[in-house]
Amino acid sequence: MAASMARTCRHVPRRGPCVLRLTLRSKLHNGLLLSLNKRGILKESFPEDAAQDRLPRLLQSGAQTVYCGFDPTADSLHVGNLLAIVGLLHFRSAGHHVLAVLGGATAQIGDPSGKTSERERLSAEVAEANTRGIRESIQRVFTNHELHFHDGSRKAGTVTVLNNLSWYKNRGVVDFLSEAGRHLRMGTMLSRHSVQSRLRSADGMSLTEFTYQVFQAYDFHHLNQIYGCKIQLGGTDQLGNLMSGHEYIHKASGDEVFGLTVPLVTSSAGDKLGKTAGNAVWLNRDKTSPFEFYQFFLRQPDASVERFLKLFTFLPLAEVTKLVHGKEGLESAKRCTDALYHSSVQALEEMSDGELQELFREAPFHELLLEPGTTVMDACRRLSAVPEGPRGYQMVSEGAVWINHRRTDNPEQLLLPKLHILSNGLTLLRVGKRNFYIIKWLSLQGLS
Ligand SMILES: N[C@@H](Cc1ccc(O)cc1)C(=O)O
Repeated sequence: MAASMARTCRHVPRRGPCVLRLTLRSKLHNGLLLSLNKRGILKESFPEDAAQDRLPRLLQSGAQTVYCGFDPTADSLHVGNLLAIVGLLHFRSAGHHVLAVLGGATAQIGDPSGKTSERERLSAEVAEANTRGIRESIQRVFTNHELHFHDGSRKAGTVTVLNNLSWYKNRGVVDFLSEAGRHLRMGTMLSRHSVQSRLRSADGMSLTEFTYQVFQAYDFHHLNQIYGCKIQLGGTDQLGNLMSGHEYIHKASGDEVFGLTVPLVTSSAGDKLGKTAGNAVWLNRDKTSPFEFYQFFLRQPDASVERFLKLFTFLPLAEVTKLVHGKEGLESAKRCTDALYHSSVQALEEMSDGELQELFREAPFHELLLEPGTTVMDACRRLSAVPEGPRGYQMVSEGAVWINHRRTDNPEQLLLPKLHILSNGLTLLRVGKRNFYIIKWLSLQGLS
């Protein structure tokens, strides 16, 4: 009977965990990575485990040099590229040096990452003209950031805009291949997602495109040698190229370098940002006027506002939250942070049903009738949180169950007010690492 009283009100799966999520709990609290992660600007790191300690340690050890490349395949960048630039700006504000590399050479090779077919060949002249357009907008964004957004409390790092044509144009092909080719293995290159997906397609892949990753890997090596650059930033489709750079440098000099990706920004409808109906939103004024650019952001649905403020502005997160959700919303966010990351029982106790549901979106919400003599085991069974029979009992005794952040390994333990049932009538039960259940207890009196 009791089990039938359990009512699952909501079960909303959360998006996949961000690879960098654990950084939040890592002992090495690196301000920059933590804040980029909280803003949603970082997606993955390579090597995967480096974000936990080696990368934060490197960033804390002194000013680093970080780079991101942009291929001039068009004469302007668009809003989709903006997040990588914003990422660079955050590094810069934190005192790190930034290299923006224009791919005057690589644009002529054509990056197959994320593309379903080979691009038309880009002549050297067009690549050069495009490079001019892109250089201008990148420089403008960096200058505007310095003038209007950098708070000045910390010395910003330097910004250098380079063109990779400068290190390829006088390089002989024999010389280049005999050096660079040796540091990359065919098996690894062939295994890249960008290569595999194209090899399976009807058109296959040209040798030119296949060699793209050699160039990007060499760029990283070159910047590592000349500028001591150890970090490369790129969109999610760049992960394979970042890994090739890591492999190259590891083989060539033994230095450890890192790759970080920024997410692909999508509208709330899931379209690539700024590409709706084929109308890209460009960063160059002659292609998209400031008015159109402004209107594009103004028209974004409410559901995207908070995400975009975090991604594209430098407002402190508390201000963004206050702007969107008011003072009460900010307080709620702080309570939720305490409850989740600081395991604060008091914060849990101060939460409303709604807040608890917001915080544990994955967790089913159950309303259960509180019967006298209910034990920990009864609660687990009524939620179907543990397997039936002796296995479930064993799981509880072995310590797999946590109630209100406290491990509860006695299955026969009676549920006690205050300890197990908070004064707001709620219980947060966790089984294993991440299976959360929220219980709202209904008392018999409450029902009558
Ligand atoms: N391949 C990158 C651009 C790039 C070019 C050269 C580099 O060294 C790095 C990145 C892209 O298409 O987005």
